[in-house]
Amino acid sequence: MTTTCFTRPTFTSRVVPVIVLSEEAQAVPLAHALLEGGIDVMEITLRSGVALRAIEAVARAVPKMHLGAGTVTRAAEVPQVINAGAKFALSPGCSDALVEAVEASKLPFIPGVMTPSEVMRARDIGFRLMKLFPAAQAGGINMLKALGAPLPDVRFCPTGGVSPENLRDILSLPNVAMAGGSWLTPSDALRQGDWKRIARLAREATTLATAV
Ligand SMILES: O=C(O)C(=O)C[C@H](O)[C@H](O)COP(=O)(O)O
Repeated sequence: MTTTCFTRPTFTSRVVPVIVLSEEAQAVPLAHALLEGGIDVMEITLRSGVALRAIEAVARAVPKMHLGAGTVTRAAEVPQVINAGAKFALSPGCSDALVEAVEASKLPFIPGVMTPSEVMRARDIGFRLMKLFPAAQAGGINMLKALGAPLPDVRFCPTGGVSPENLRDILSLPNVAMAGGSWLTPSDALRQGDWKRIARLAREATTLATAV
């Protein structure tokens, strides 16, 4: 078992907003809006140039937020997100170099998987919580059920195609720990600074998730 095995996240939300920010200034008000809606976790993806500065800003100003760095695909990004203040990292996939980097730094890590062989490889390394990505394209709920039969000791954070329409059904599956998605942080709401809308989306998702 490696130190990177992330089995029991410390956050309470079972919904993980996957966030692409275009401006660093969006980060802190967004964190407050999500908390207002009952969501205490953020996946700030490295898909924009402001991501590291946004992680730094939230780490400094909103210590209550469980801050994850998303779209971590290269080993060199691991020390960068740690220095910025991320408490864990997620990836759409899993490479030897990334595993080495997270093990060396002891950063809790949720690797991305899409096939049974990838799940088995990640489990051999010691991971028990994995991101099923892209979840809808992998087969969605049917894929999660199918993986659960032969690999019942692995839990997933499906991401890609999760929405308020399928959230309850997904979170009801015994092998789903939480689910990620971008619907909570629409780019127009971020651009307009419409934090009320984001808090409302977060509240709706929290209500759905806690009713499971
Ligand atoms: O960048 C990553 O690491 C990802 O997780 C990719 C996307 O952000 C998700 O695929 C979101 O998918 P949607 O919720 O369907 O928009």
